Amino acid sequence: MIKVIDIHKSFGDEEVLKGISTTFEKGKTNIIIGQSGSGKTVFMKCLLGLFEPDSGEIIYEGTAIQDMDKDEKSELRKQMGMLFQGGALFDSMNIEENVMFPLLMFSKKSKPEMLDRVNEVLKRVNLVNVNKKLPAEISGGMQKRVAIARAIVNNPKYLFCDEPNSGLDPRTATVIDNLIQEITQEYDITTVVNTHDMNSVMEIGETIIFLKDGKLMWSGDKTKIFKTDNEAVTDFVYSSDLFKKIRDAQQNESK
Ligand SMILES: Nc1ncnc2c1ncn2[C@@H]1O[C@H](COP(=O)(O)OP(=O)(O)OP(=O)(O)O)[C@@H](O)[C@H]1O
Repeated sequence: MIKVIDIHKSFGDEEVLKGISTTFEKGKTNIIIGQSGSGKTVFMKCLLGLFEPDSGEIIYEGTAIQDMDKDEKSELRKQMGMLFQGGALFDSMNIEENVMFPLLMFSKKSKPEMLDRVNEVLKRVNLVNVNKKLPAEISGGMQKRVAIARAIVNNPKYLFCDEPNSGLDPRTATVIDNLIQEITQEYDITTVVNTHDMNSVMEIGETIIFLKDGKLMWSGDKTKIFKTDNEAVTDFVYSSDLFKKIRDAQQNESK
């Protein structure tokens, strides 16, 4: 579990995070939504310890990051899996080397043990016989699965995904969403996903927070998001033409 208490973060005169408090639960896919520029990425970077908030606390299993010493912080870093926009695989490394990279960095396993683990996670994300291929030789959806395999290879307690579906077609995006959710439940990970994709929200939105202009304006789940009368949330949800058409059709039916 990650608890966040009243986080503020400014860059120069611009206050980007204006007092965010929330809890991200274990075994759940916790989603952060909001328009472009609402502060989602900055917030995630604060969670990852890449940005230091100006004030407030981020508490991992009872210990605030700012109270951790260097060793505790590096231990925490090892427990974090990250899935960045675009997958961010190393182009010149083959799939096996990409997935093995965190093990080489952070584990004390022998080479055969590492290889076993790499094959285990590749199998988990339904990728076989791709070990020796380069990222450019497989599809975008497969690259995303490799990135997921790499993010979980070290058995993380926390998984952070920034726009995991960017650049994917809707069907492949759904496969990736479901994979993230299944892995979260199976390994009992605390997962945090940044997205502005409403399809993802519909698919995996167990707990959702909505950010606007650096403030947390609403929290709930995928069933509540379509029933809320919070104007900022409905503006966001129905900015998608498809969802607007569904709502209009439902309203016409009930007349
Ligand atoms: N390193 C930085 N230095 C200065 N300003 C920054 C920095 N990083 C982000 N910002 C500013 O913080 C604000 C929020 O940006 P952020 O990237 O968190 O938005 P976002 O909600 O993730 O948007 P998107 O969905 O487009 O990725 C923006 O105004 C941005 O210019």
